[in-house]
Amino acid sequence: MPVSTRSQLSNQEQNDSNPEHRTRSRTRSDQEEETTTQMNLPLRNPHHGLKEKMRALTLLYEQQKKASTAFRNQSPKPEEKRRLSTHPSVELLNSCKREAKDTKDSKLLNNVMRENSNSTVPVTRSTRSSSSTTITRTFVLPQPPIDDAKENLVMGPDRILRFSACPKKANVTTTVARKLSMGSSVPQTEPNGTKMVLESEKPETVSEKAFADGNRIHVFVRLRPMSKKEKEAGSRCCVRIVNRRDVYLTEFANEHDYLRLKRLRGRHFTFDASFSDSTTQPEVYSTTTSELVEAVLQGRNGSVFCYGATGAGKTYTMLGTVENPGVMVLAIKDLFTKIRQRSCDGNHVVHLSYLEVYNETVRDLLSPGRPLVLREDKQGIVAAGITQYRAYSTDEVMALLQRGNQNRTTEPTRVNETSSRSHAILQVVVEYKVRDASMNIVNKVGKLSLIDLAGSERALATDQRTVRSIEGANINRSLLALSSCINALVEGKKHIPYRNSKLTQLLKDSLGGACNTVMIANISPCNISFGETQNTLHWADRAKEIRTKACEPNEEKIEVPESGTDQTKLLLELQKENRELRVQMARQQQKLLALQAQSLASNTSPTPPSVGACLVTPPSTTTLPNEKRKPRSYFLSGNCFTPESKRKEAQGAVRELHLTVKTLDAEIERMRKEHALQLKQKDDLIRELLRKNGKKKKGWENCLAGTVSRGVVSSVMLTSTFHFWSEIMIQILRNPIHFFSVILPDAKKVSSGDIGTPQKLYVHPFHVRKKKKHVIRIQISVPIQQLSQPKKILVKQVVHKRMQET
Ligand SMILES: Nc1ncnc2c1ncn2[C@@H]1O[C@H](COP(=O)(O)OP(=O)(O)OP(=O)(O)O)[C@@H](O)[C@H]1O
Repeated sequence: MPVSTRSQLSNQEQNDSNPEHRTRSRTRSDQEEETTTQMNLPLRNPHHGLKEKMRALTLLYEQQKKASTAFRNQSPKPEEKRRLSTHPSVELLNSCKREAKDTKDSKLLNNVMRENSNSTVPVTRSTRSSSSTTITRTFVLPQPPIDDAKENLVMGPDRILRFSACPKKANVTTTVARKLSMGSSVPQTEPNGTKMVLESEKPETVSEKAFADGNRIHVFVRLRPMSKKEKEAGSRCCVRIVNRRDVYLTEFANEHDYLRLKRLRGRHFTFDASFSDSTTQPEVYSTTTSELVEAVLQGRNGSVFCYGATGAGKTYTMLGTVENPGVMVLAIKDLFTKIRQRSCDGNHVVHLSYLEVYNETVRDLLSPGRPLVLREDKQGIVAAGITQYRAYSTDEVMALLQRGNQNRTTEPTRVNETSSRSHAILQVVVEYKVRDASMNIVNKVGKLSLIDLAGSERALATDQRTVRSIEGANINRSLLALSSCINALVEGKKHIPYRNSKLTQLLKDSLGGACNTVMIANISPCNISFGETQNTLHWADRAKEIRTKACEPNEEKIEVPESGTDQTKLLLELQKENRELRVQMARQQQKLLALQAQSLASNTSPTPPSVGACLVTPPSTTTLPNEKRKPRSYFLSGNCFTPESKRKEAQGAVRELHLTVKTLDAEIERMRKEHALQLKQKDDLIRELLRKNGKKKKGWENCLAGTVSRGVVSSVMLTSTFHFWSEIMIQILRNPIHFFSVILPDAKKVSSGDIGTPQKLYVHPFHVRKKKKHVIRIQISVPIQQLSQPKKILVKQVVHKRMQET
């Protein structure tokens, strides 16, 4: 990450700088710690505390009164009633909290809550993520929840107890209920069906109003599990996720730094949602992207991009593996499912393009070729000449995705064996027509961009070798440009430096345009990657503050000629026919492609590696990084998404093709034999004829000896560029008993191969004329005795002998 920042150190750090406090907090248990915290308070009048309590209780009482009045006025639904009766204190305390005007009151309330409520009372202390201020806080909070403590075991008990100063996990229903401002009315529910909304975590941009107000980038964090290698190296976990939205980052002191050995520094961030290392891909998808897909189907634009250090899990999140497909795959599947549910008439048109930015050049991943140029048009920045594939089903998209990924640049680095060396952007455009209230036809276009960024990296973290370091420098440059844009957007600057890199140009719409944007920041739990993780979290935290433009649906009214319904009907019919024809054509093309691919595969690799093997076997570590670019072999490669039936069908077709080829070969062989037989018969016939005219030919046999090929009548084409040649021929013609007839000129049927190289035969500098029309065709009748002689006719010899004769 380009910039490292520690500007927002927590109060904990400040406290830590106090040696007294530090010593206390290191050596005592949690219970003692709380006491210690209390002891830290300045000595006060004992009645003062009572007064404070009294105030808070009065406040509580008032709130309760208000709440009960509200209850009486509105008859709550039975469901709500149950909820409220289960947790009356939750609502009350939360509403108290909301109402508490000043921090003092809030503090008081919290004290009261601590004293009055039992441990099951859900208390959420996390600040709402909508707050544009960065949240930095001291970790002086109650005990960690049980499952969080489990997470902590990885980190080692000694240090983690310090870090247990995190907010209490609210309760089971604290699942983050995130709602993007996409107008979806479907409520988020837990798998068990419980509504996952807590008052304190109510989504802030659900309402339609949000569209008008503009939107902000929604930021999520995903922690990847510790890798085997890291575990073996004795790495420690420095990240902890609490309440599914708070991220606590601990900096462990250097083992050799004896003075600060016991020192712990930490930071706290809050995001729209944070995913722990055990979060599944569908969970990540449904929280981050599913609503974007819904919005795209309403004609809005949506972008999802993964950001993070190299090896932090971006590609895993976006692409995933065959067993655990990532956001891209799940989004496409979801998109087609939703389209199928909505329209059975094929009204929705889905176009797909896939490109990468590698070393500041834009390349088409679906049909690689020359680098593409970026242009700005009314749709925004587009890569001119990029292939837009029309897709009809998930399978087709999967096939295209596989193809694209095979073309994507990946290389093993020291950090990640399958490191993406390029930023990849998959763009799905959904277009469809609907009739509005006044029966006008409206064309709606929604665009979903799914972006897997290359990882930011330190030069040393990857490789020092030239190609890798150039790649790394380019990756870092584009990410630096991205962070400059984020900064400029957050600071509300007029000029946003999008043009600094190809990546930011392509992300222009996602960052500052009318687009629902989601950023997934991927982080590693390993303490060695602390710096990178901190930077990623810093930028993610900053990105939260970017406000995008109001995301209105992209609509365009289609003018239908008003002259009678006939024309309209005709137009619609033609459009429908056109659509159907296109569908048919594309299907045929798809079949053809599949067949070609299959036949190619069967020709090149008779035993393709099984998908399972691909996934299990890690890419060779012995591969030198300087090797040529090679396609990513394990993410979505192979035929993993082609259904078995289709594969069998294609294999059957290939078998049929093989059979046809064999039959044709046999036919050719048969014809060749027939032809040879016919030739032989002709030879016999001519031999017979010649035998009859044997007397006439006597005397000529010798002169042609050793010069004529098989076949009694042989056509010889000569390319002659000499006068000399034609003259000689004329002389031959004059001879009354000639066996040669010369036809002059025949420029079309030139075949110099029949008689050797004429130039060699007739080279004479004085007679060279470069005119092609001097082509002579000679018919030669050959005596039977000479048939077994070599094919080539040495015409010069013939001429010479013939001349001698004359
Ligand atoms: N959530 C996860 N669960 C299981 N494994 C993961 C997870 N995230 C990442 N990994 C594993 O971590 C390794 C690195 O992940 P990945 O290649 O996605 O990193 P990256 O951020 O894309 O790196 P780069 O920027 O270098 O391409 C992979 O082996 C991947 O399988």
